Amino acid sequence: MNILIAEDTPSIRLLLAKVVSKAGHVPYLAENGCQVLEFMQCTAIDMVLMDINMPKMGGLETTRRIREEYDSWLPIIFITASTDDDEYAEALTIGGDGILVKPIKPALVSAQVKAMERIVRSQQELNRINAKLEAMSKQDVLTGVANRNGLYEAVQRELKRSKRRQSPLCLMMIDVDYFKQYNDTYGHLAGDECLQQVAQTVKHQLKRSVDMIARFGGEEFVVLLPDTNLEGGRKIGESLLNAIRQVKIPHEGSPIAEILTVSAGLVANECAIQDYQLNDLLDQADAALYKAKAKGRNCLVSMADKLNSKSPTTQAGF
Ligand SMILES: Nc1nc2c(ncn2[C@@H]2O[C@H](COP(=O)(O)OP(=O)(O)OP(=O)(O)O)[C@@H](O)[C@H]2O)c(=O)[nH]1
Repeated sequence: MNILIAEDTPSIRLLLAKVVSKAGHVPYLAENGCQVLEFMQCTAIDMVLMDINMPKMGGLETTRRIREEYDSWLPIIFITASTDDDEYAEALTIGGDGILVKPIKPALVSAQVKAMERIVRSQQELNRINAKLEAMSKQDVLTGVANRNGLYEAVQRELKRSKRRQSPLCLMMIDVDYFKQYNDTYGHLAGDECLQQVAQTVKHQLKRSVDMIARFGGEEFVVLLPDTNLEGGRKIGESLLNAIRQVKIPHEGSPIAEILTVSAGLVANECAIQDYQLNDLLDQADAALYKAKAKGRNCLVSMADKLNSKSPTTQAGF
């Protein structure tokens, strides 16, 4: 662990650094609270051993600021020469997690650090599990690409960025053609594999790290293309449809081709960076997809963004 030692008396500072090093941790040294706050901005600190009385900024004020500025828990152990119970109580109330009383007893410091390390480790494990759960909550189990949650989060983020930078984004809805017949012909498990192949094919075609594919539900996928206008989106969309055709997944049950094909509906917010919302994009992409299906499938239809007003869905047309 990285342990920050804040103590204005050089001999005590060095003694604490020795104890921390001997326990297998890395000591960082500060002489007052201002230095502690500076350190915290540029170094990942796992624990703080801090004198209550220091020049410039004492331990209590420093702790108050740390608790105010940082969301995640950081163990702070106070060091004090005081024998006043009220001071101990105040230090713990303000946000301290332990108190060591001077004169420093190395064995006690070492034991206190060890005890706190157990909590730090379990906290780190909890954070790791939480991050994993969070990632899982945004991932589609079958295909491994983002799910609807992940998509919504990304679209909201990219819509804000689009507005800030005045740069358009595209959203494309892709739907497998005659997928019911695919399942009926080859079985549901083969259908699942087919969806995995479609998702991975699209994923590998997307070049920029900000581009994303999500499974919207069933046999429907959504592709998000930030910093892309309608013309660019159309090119990418056509290349995706082509890439899926190139995989040549047999589809005997399809009335339009011997291989698996998809249809796509494309929308961009290029003229309407103002108030375009997630649902406006989804509704318009869905309407464009519906047109593509009606046109005979295995094609892409884009909806030109004619939005100049606040009700995009009703104003737009093909
Ligand atoms: N194997 C498999 N099938 C799914 C999954 N989710 C949805 N489906 C099937 O996908 C089929 C979609 O059928 P429809 O909505 O009629 O669409 P379609 O047959 O593709 O016809 P068009 O979209 O009009 O070309 C249904 O039979 C669903 O059961 C899935 O996770 N795995």
